[in-house]
Amino acid sequence: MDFSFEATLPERHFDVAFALAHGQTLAVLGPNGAGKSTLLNLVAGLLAPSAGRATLGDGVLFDVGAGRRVLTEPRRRGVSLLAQEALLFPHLTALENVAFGPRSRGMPRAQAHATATTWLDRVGVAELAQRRPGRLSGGQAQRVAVARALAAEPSLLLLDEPLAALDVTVAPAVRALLRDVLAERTAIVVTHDPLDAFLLADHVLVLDGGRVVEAGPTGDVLTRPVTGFGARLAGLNLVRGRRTPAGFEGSNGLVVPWEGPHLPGDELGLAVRPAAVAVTRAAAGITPNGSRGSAGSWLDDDDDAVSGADGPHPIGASRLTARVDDVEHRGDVVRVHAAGMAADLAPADVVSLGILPGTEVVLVVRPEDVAIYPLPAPGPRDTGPGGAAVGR
Ligand SMILES: Nc1ncnc2c1ncn2[C@@H]1O[C@H](COP(=O)(O)OP(=O)(O)OP(=O)(O)O)[C@@H](O)[C@H]1O
Repeated sequence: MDFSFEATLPERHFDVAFALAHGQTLAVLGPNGAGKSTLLNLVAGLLAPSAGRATLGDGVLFDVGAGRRVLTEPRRRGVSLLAQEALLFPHLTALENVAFGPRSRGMPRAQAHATATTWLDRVGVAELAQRRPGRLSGGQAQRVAVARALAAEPSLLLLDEPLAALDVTVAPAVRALLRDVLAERTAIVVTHDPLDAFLLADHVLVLDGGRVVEAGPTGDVLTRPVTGFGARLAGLNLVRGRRTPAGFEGSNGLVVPWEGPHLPGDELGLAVRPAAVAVTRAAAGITPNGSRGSAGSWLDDDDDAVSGADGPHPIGASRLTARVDDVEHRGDVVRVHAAGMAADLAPADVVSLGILPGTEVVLVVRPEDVAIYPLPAPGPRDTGPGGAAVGR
């Protein structure tokens, strides 16, 4: 069923509107305090808006405004909420937990148990039907909770960080289950994890300070973010800039040839992966050792590299001299921050280049590795000049 939502709640600085077509899954992302739980609670009926209207198919969930105050009871909304913790009734078996919803809708006991058995089977825990929650692992309990949410046959399924409380070894299997369950189902998933957004949702809504700051198909938001937060989620550098006769000129000085359709003066964004930003040393003409798989491995590729005054660089690549702000270990790469951008290098390259905070380096990006696209004017909460590097 189609879902539409608009609501304000001034005491939480919340003012959000969006729509969701039947069968779509929307991921809601945003920093702490952005309003994600407020949104879910308004939809579920645990909170009332000061003003607004939400409809699910032909049904009205709430309609509050001048002279109007329709607030449909939570259990009559056709909405199920799957929380971070499974929150099963401890004194009931898994089967009874799942049968609880159908039973409370008036379904006869035998039929409710048959329905529950079907759902437990569907989520892969049929053999645990007679266990009480105290004897279920976290992953098993969450599967039972998924079955319970679905047994209520909701028109809209709400998921609040459904994988956050699970062990990393268990989360992938439950994620796969959710992916299966959410296909064709109208759902809203609150998550901190861009991977969940990518794997579970076809649309993304990014909230910040109770407002929508990014919205669109998941692929667009994660490849062409328009806010610093969106860029961090997507693991991309976002450089704000403008259209010039030559192409793109970033506010950090990065110039990239570009033949886009816009007039000079347009606000543009440039997105590039940290792994696609290469680093050379300016003064000494030092280049990375080019070990395969490390950032900058293409820099000394004979096919597309030439030697300039500052050392080898590929033809057509854009270069920006900058001082290193910070150097940070991230697993098997070292992230170098400079000029509002991040570059991921192999540790050996960082050592051979002698990169430390304060070192002058040249950042090199190839035009084929960047996406350049129109950007709305920065909002009050967005990044300042120079764009936003991906998260630390
Ligand atoms: N019970 C409450 N009473 C009053 N204000 C609240 C309450 N809960 C949250 N808020 C405020 O509402 C705003 C939105 O909070 P909300 O919990 O919806 O954010 P969130 O995006 O879910 O954050 P998190 O990721 O930390 O769960 C915040 O300013 C928060 O301080």
